[in-house]
Amino acid sequence: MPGTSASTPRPELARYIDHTLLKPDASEADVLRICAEAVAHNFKSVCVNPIWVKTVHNALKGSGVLTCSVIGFPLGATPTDVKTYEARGAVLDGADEIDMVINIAAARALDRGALVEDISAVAEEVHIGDSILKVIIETFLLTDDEKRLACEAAVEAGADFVKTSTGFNGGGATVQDVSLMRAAVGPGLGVKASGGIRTLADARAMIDAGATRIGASAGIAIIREETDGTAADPVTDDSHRAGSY
Ligand SMILES: O=C[C@H](O)COP(=O)(O)O
Repeated sequence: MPGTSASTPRPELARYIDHTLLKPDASEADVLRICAEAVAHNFKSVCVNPIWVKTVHNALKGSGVLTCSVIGFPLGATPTDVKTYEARGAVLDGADEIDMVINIAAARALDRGALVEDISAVAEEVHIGDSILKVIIETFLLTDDEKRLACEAAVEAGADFVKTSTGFNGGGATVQDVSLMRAAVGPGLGVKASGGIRTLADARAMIDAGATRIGASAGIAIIREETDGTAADPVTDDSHRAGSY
């Protein structure tokens, strides 16, 4: 169950983390390195662009770490049938989880019907097997009313999670947005906070606000801070910088 309940004990922090590498120029060696890191730290998943799904799926076999692919990324501005085709390919390549970007223009126009149509087509495709669908609403570009509408559309369309941000279109996750999204979807869906989460304090604040998953390219720094109290230097450590801000 991707949602949350007050009576459910929290898993260890590593099991919240989707270890993320979405840089367009990532190499196979980079991808294999984050797979090895994810296995070593028992992260929840490795999240990559679709061209790397097969590589990740093979590298993670038998580890208990899931394979996650972004779809319609990072703009969400491709037609629904293209997103559906892309999602089908990723699932066939071994993706357990699909993170799709919504039609952001439809959210801005408060067009609930178009949002539901776009998301439900991808959800149907993803749910043919056991994979799950996360819906990236790109909070930075939306008003609060638009964020709520996008969350409600995700619930209606049968998504499993709502997710704050791509990390590529401006600002990332905020505590306020995670709270708003948790309230909008209720306890039945997961909420993934992503974009700009760099420290242990960032991650804990998101979980306290209702996040059940953390998407971050700084997962190693976050876990290092949890285990030995060593915080990464935000000025000199740019290893996490997958997004464009
Ligand atoms: O989907 C996840 C984000 O792209 C991660 O963003 P980040 O590089 O700011 O952690």
